[in-house]
Amino acid sequence: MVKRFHDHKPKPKPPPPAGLPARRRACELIEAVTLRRRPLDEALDEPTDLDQADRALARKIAATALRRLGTIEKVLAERLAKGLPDGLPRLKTAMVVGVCQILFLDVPDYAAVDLAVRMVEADKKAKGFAGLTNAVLRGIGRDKAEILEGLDPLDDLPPWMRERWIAAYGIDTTRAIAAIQAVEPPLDLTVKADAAGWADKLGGSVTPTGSVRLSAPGAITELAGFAEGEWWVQDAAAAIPARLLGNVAGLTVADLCAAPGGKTAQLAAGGAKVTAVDRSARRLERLTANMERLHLDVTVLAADALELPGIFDAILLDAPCSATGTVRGHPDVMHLKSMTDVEGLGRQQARLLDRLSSLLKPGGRAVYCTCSLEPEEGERQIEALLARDPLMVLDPIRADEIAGIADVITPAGMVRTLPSHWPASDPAIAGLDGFFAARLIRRP
Ligand SMILES: C[S@@+](CC[C@H](N)C(=O)[O-])C[C@H]1O[C@@H](n2cnc3c(N)ncnc32)[C@H](O)[C@@H]1O
Repeated sequence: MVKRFHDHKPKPKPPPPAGLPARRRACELIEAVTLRRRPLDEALDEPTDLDQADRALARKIAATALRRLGTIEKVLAERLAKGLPDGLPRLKTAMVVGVCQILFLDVPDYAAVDLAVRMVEADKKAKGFAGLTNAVLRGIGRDKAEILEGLDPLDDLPPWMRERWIAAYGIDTTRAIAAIQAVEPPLDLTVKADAAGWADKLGGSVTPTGSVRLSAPGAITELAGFAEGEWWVQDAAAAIPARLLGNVAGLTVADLCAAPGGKTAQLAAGGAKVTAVDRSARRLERLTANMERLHLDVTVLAADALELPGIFDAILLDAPCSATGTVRGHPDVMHLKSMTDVEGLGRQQARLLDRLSSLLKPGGRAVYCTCSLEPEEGERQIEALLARDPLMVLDPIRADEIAGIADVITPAGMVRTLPSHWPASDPAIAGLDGFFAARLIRRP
């Protein structure tokens, strides 16, 4: 029989099994953070062919896996007596994604196992381990209840972080912090006015410090009030420092490390004449767009704060830091930062703090803050500044300035919020970021 031309046409490739593209993307996101040391948000911004639902699922799996990676690796290590061979990154990530879904997400075990095995089979070098992947993941599914019962959230923390936090806050508090970080945080908004009204409209609640808190809010840009510029996203803890400058109406205020502008917006909404300074022009583009949406008028300056001229009534210094207080919303921080970062950033913080006395008018106030849980980026920085700069004195913060929440005030009068400070029976609305803030006055 003569074969007709179309008989030779290659058959169209069958579509991948449902759910596989999202798992593959989750693996890529995890590898971007753990192998290429890229921030998760940056990797999430890359274009993909995935539809909205698959993108959301990939993000959820990757964020949960990064949040629980220490625990997942421990569970795997207990079942892989010989460990995994080197040089097969996808084998490990596929197993991590499988365990993450079996233990922490609402995915049927058979689907989690099947999709992980398919990802291993698709990797030329790893495919010989498909049987092992199947056996290990099925075993974890079988023993799930027992495994979940024996988990300790401390295992999620990288060893350097765990040791430092235990030294600073004790083991019980560190375990409580880790437990809060194990859960996706709620979304907090800072509103221009009428927090109770916006909480009502958006189906949320008002935190003791006046932020509006939403759980599972969906697409932020679709929420009422976003387009009108009535509010902006800002963790409840991050909203505390700008308020510590008190009534800023009519004052000239320099926001020295301003982008993307959460605190700039608070100061401008409070009537200050704000100069928003940041050395990153790219991040300032976001600040400018944010201020436009919020209809707030500020002077934007791309400059190194270390070289800024001028004298201001007040200063906000939200210094670059290790961001270890933001692990709840940014679990990649646990895998990207190290003790070396804390030390290097500490030197930058000290240099920026040294600028305060020359930029402030006599009697002027400054607030220094960081979203770090490391005392070296908080309390120790202020103690060292007070010891070396005779022009700067501490202006202790009182509990009544932050809704009477006395447990966030240190004996010296500085603010130290811990993610575990706002427990709630529903973990989806509990906690806040770890922040440090101190208020200083330049001697008259
Ligand atoms: C913690 S973020 C600021 C967050 C911002 N205050 C907010 O509330 O949205 C720190 C910022 O400091 C900026 N930065 C770091 N060193 C700086 C310097 N020497 N001068 C000016 N900006 C600096 C970084 O580019 C980064 O945008």
